[in-house]
Amino acid sequence: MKIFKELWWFFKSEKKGYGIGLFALFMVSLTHLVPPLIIGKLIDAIVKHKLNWSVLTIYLSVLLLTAAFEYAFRYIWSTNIWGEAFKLEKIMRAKLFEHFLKMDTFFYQKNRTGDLMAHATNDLSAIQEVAGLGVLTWADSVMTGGTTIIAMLLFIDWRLTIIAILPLPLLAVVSKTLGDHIHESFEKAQETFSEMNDKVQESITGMKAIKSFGEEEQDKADFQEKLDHIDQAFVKVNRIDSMYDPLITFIVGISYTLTILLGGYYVVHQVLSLGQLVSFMTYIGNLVWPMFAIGLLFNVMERGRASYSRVDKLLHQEAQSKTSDGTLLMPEEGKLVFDVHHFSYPDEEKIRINQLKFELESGNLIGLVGRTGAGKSSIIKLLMREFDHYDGEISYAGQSIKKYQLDEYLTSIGYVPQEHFLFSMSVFDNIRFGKADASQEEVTRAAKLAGIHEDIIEFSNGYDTLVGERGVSLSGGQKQRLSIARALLVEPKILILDDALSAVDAKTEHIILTNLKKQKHAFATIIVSHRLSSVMEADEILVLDSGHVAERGKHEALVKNEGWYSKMWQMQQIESHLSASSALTKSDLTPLSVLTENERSLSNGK
Ligand SMILES: Nc1ncnc2c1ncn2[C@@H]1O[C@H](COP(=O)(O)OP(=O)(O)OP(=O)(O)O)[C@@H](O)[C@H]1O
Repeated sequence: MKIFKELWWFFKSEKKGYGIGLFALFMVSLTHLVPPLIIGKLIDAIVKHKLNWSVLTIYLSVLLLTAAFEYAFRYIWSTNIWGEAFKLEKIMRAKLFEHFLKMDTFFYQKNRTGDLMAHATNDLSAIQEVAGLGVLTWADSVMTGGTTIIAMLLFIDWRLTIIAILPLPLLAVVSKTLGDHIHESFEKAQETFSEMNDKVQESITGMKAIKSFGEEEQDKADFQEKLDHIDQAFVKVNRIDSMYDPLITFIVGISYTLTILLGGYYVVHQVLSLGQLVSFMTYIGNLVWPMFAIGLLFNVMERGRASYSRVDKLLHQEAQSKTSDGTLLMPEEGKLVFDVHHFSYPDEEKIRINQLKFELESGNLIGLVGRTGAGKSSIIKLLMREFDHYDGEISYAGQSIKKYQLDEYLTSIGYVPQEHFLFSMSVFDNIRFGKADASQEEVTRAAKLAGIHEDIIEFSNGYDTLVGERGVSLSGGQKQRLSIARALLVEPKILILDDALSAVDAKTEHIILTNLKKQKHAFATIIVSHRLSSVMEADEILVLDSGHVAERGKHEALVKNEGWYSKMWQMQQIESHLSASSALTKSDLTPLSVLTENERSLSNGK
C-alpha cells in the first residue's frame, strides 16, 4: 500500500473523479448482493410450492432493475477510474518530459537513451495501472468483499460466514509474501527492458557503422543476449504471478468445502432453508473476484512501486550545470569577456580549461583552433551554460552571464553545433526553428547568407520539402548550412560556429564567410575550426593546447611564429594545393598519399 501513499498527491487532487468512481463501485457491489438473495427466495418458493406468476414477475423485475442499475454504475466507475488513471500517466509523462528538457549534457551522458525511453513508456504504464487497476482491485476487494461478507452475516448465518472466511487470512499472508518477490523481480525485469531498449536505440543510430564494419552478426548476437536476459527476468516475474491463481482457487475450494459441510448439516437440521444455503453458496461465488482482486492488487502495487521509484529517482536527478536562472534581460549589445581560471567536467579532476581569457566586442570575430581535445568545444559549452561550475567569470556587457534570464541569454546566441540536428519537418520550418513567426523573406535571407538558398530551390518542393527521417536526405554540407541559416535567423548577439564548416568545400566556405563578414557588425562571432582558412580573417585567433592558450594573435603574426599554427598552416596549404592540382589533373593520387612523413604527422596535429 506504500505506493498509494506515494501517489497521495494525485488522489488528493483528483478526489472528485475518484469519489464518484468509488461511490459507483460501491453501488455496484450493493447490486451484487441482490441476485443471490432473489435466487434463494425463488428456490424456497419452489420448495414450498408458493411460486406463482405474480411472485415470479416481482422477482424478475427486481433482477432486471438491479441489472439496469449495475450497468449505469459500472459505466460511471469505469469512465471515472480509468479516466483518472490516464490522467496520472499524462501528468507523469509531462513531468518527465519537462525534466528531460531541463537536464544538462551530463545527465544525458550518465543516462542512456534507451533507459530514459523505458522510463517514459513501461514504467509509466505500470504507474498508470496503480491509479486504475490498483484502485479498482482495492475497492473491489474491500467493497465487494466487505458487503458480501456483511450480507452473508446479516441475511444468512453468522456461524457459516465465519467458517467460509476462515481461509482468507492465508490469502493475505501469501499475497504479501509473493508481492515482495514480485517487487524485486519486476524491478530487475524493468532494468533488463531498459538495457534492451538502449541496445535497439544504439543499433538503429549506429546502423551505418555496424553495416560498414560488417558487424551485423555480432550485433544480432548482442541483441539476442539482451533478449535472453529479458526473457529470464520476465519468466521469473511470470512464475511468481502464476502462483496466485491456483492459490486463490485452492482457498475458494476450501471455503466451498467447509460451507457445504456445515451448511448441509444446517439444512438437514432445519437451521437454514435450502434457498438460504444456495444464496450463501452464490455469495461465496461472489467472493471469488474480490479474492483474485487481492492477489492482483499486491501484484499491481508492487510493480507500480518498483516503477514509481525508478521514475522518482530520475526526477530527483538535478542538472549539475545550470546553477541558477538569472533575472536580467539581455542588453542590445555588449562586450563578451571570457575569463575562466579553471574548469573540470563533473566527477573529473583533470583541468580542461586553464587560465583562459579573451574579450570579444560586437562586430568582431575570434577564432579558436588547436589540436583535437585541446578544449575548444569546452569553451563553447561554458558559453552555452551547459556547465556553470567553473572558477572565474564569463560576462556580457559587464554582467556575469549567470545573471541573465537563461532563455533570453540562450536565444541571443546563434549556435551552430558540430553535430547538426534537423527535425522531421519542412526546410522552411527547420530554418525558422528558433523564430517561429519568421516570414518567408526572413527565412530566404538567412538561407542566402548561409549559402544554402540555391540548393533549397533545387529540392522537389523548395522550402516546403520535408527533411529528416521522413523526408529528403541532405548532404553533410547542406545540413551544416541549414543549421547556419537557422542560427542567423534569430539575429543573434553572438554567433558561434563550432566546427560548423567542416563539411563544406573551400569555395562554399569562402562564400559563407564573406556573407558573414558583410553582416558581422550585427553580432560577435566565434569560429571553432580545424581548417585554418575559416579563421584567418579573425580579429584574434587563440591557439589552444590542453585547455590553455598556447599562441594568440592575428593570422599573419601567427604564421610568422614557429608554433603549431604556422606548421599547421603550411600543412594545410600543401594539402589544398595538392587537392586543387589533383582535381585539375584528375590524378588518382590523394593529397595525403604524397605527403612526406613529416607532413603526415603534422596533419595528425602532432
Ligand atoms: N562532457 C565531458 N565530460 C568529460 N570530459 C569531456 C567532456 N567533453 C569533453 N571532455 C574532455 O575534455 C577535453 C577537451 O574536449 P573538447 O571537446 O573541448 O576538445 P576540442 O578541442 O573541442 O576537440 P575536437 O577538436 O576534437 O572537437 C577532451 O580531453 C575531452 O575528452
